[in-house]
Amino acid sequence: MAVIEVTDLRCTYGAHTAVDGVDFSVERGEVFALLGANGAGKTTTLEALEGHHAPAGGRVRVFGHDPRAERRAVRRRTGVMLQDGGFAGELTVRETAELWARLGSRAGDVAHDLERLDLTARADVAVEQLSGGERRRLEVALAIHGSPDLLVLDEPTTGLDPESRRRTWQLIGELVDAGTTILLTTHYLEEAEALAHRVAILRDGRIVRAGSLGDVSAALPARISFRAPPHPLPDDLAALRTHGRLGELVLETHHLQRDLRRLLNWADTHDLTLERLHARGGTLEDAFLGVIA
Ligand SMILES: Nc1ncnc2c1ncn2[C@@H]1O[C@H](COP(=O)(O)OP(=O)(O)OP(=O)(O)O)[C@@H](O)[C@H]1O
Repeated sequence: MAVIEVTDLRCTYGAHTAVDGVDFSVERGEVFALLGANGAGKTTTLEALEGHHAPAGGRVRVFGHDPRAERRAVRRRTGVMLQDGGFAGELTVRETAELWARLGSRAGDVAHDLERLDLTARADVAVEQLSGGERRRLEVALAIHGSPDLLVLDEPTTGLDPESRRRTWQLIGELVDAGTTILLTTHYLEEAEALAHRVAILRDGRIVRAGSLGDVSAALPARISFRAPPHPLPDDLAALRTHGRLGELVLETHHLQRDLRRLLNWADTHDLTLERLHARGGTLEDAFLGVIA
């Protein structure tokens, strides 16, 4: 049985349809990333899974339960981190974590949670004095309390510096190794690439592309980029040109090996060194920009 099953989910705010017929499932031990531009419907989908939002239609099951009708059964096994955690600013980090732990039903070690998010040194600081990144880490620390079977993370690393982001990724990796299932949203495509087994890209409340990282970028062209050389390219290569940065040429091709060989042969004939030469297959970012634009 899948940990999460979402079938034809529809969510509305008054006359506005925020989620418009979404289907996906997440298996045990999987990391599944919901991607999409601002307002695509990611947070609303998570809220429906949490039981915070009553769907206008469709079916949501978490561990086989309806998250609204059987909220306790779902919450017991689910660690949640929602945007703007709604902390009381005057409580300290430790007090907040202890309060949260008492409100939940999972036993766990608050000090260990803070340690894992590198917040031990900030334990006695009032939450209102935390930086944006520290606050975000506190939200993650609360979500992982008591080792939930499912973690729902809404933009877990937004506002984190690169080092903290890497550490959070490492922590997520450790949790997955320990068998945790993770549903996350992110605006960082490299985060989805680093963590997710599967992704779904939402646009205007609908899934426009979904699958493994390989699946979503499989049909996309590869790119070859290099600093603009002093000689014009031959016609067959010039025909592959697409937009690049100033002073850079970018070629798009579905025949990477063939066209790269052509380019290198041409450079050899002109005794040219192609500076900043890069060749790569289609990426998640290409897929994302392709469906979002
Ligand atoms: N409480 C609300 N009342 C009215 N409309 C809302 C409410 N919350 C969200 N919406 C609208 O629903 C749509 C989906 O919003 P949602 O927050 O789910 O998007 P998102 O993909 O999470 O965006 P972001 O990346 O900006 O967090 C948007 O058009 C948003 O304006």
